[in-house]
Amino acid sequence: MTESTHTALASEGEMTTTPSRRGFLKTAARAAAVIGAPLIVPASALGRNGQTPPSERITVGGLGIGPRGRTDLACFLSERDAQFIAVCDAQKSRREIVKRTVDGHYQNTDCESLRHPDELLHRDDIDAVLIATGDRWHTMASILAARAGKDIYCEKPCSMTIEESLALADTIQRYGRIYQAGTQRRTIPNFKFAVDLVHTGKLGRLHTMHAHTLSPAATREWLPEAPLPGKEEVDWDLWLGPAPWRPYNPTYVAGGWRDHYDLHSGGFLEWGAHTVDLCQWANQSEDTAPVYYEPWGTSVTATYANGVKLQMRDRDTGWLGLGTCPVRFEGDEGWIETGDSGKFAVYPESLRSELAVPEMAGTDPRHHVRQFLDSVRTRQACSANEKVASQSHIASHAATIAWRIGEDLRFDPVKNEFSGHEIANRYLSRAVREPWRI
Ligand SMILES: NC(=O)C1=CN([C@@H]2O[C@H](COP(=O)(O)OP(=O)(O)OC[C@H]3O[C@@H](n4cnc5c(N)ncnc54)[C@H](OP(=O)(O)O)[C@@H]3O)[C@@H](O)[C@H]2O)C=CC1
Ligand SMILES: O=C1CO[C@H](CO)[C@@H](O)[C@@H]1O
Repeated sequence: MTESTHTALASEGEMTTTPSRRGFLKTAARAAAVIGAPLIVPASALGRNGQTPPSERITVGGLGIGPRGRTDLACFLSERDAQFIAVCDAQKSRREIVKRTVDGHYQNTDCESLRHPDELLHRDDIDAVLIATGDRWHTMASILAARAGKDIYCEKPCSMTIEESLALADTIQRYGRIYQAGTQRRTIPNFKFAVDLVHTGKLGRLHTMHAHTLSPAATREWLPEAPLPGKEEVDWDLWLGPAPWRPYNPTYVAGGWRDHYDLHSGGFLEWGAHTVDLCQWANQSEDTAPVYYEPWGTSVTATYANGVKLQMRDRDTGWLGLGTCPVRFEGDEGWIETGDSGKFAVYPESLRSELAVPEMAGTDPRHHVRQFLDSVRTRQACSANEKVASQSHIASHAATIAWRIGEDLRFDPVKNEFSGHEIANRYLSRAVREPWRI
């Protein structure tokens, strides 16, 4: 329910306290009867014609909806028990695109367009938020949303540091929120199937896993200062958010923030958020992280306490060309490799008879979004919940730090720090710019 609706009803003397959104239709009908106005409630509003009545829909607001966010948004719009009602973005052009899309979809003008996250999070008629900003904002926005009582679907990578990963999981749990990381390969059939093969013992004892990661460098040169647009056009200070301040350049806000250290969590997180996460799942080590990290080239070999190796491997290291974000699991009786092409390579070939899914390409997050909405209703944790996402991000961050320092490092996954390495431990966190705090 919007502020204006609330005020209008309150002024009729109908309410002294804020009603629940689910009670809105009933109250509105009574209000109409009092003032003698006809109230025509369409069949869709009452849940007929296979529609979910508005009072039962999960209301969603979007925060930072750019190209990726619009892919996620399309999934939310296609779910009839969700209603997208507001968009918040530091860039006016993006707010306008989203409002046009959403209003066009619902055939109304209701999608509210906002600049500051506080305005979105203060709306108590919003149940859940979709966060699809660039990396620098993911943890901060998730924490603010959790504190405001919202459930959260947040794009990957979920954090910029190990400290942020821990704070994220801690806050989501403390506030009892539902959280789904945008690591949709967890709900895409070919990846699930590969993990299943490991879990059902079809590959024998798992000993080595491979996760495709990108180069962790993030050393792109900073761009020259350009004239700052008006705050309504691009709120640069807000766009930077918790990241260190620097002069504006329009390339950053058009997606060119990637590979700039302060704004990007780096190539191990870029794909590792998906691929390392799948390995953590396959190894049934979702509640921990590898204990030893050995950098080589732009790759890292990590070892778990159970002895299983995780190779975080860059391109040109022998991948079979099965599409982006491939993973490979090797046991003492067989192996499987799969990627975004949906295709599998397996050994022995007889394991193909186990293939329960068609070899279909795609990275569509629709199952992932559906699972999130179901979890919002049931309050059962999502598959990419805050705990598993936090741990897989810790693994990728620890690997990034080992690569950056260029030394083999031992990590304590209970204390969440490197053992006996002061310099490595300085990379556990980054400074957060005022007024933002985690
Ligand atoms: N779950 C998933 O599978 C995915 C998750 N994400 C995550 O979503 C978040 C938001 O991503 P996204 O909406 O893409 O980000 P942005 O809103 O910053 O927009 C990206 C835009 O920037 C352009 N761009 C990309 N790289 C550069 C560059 N180096 N220089 C200049 N322009 C560039 C892209 O153009 P062009 O398309 O032409 O390259 C695209 O139009 C990110 O944190 C990302 O990690 C993103 C994609 C998939
Ligand atoms: O998350 C991601 C994985 O998929 C894409 C590649 O196919 C990446 O660009 C993206 O950032």
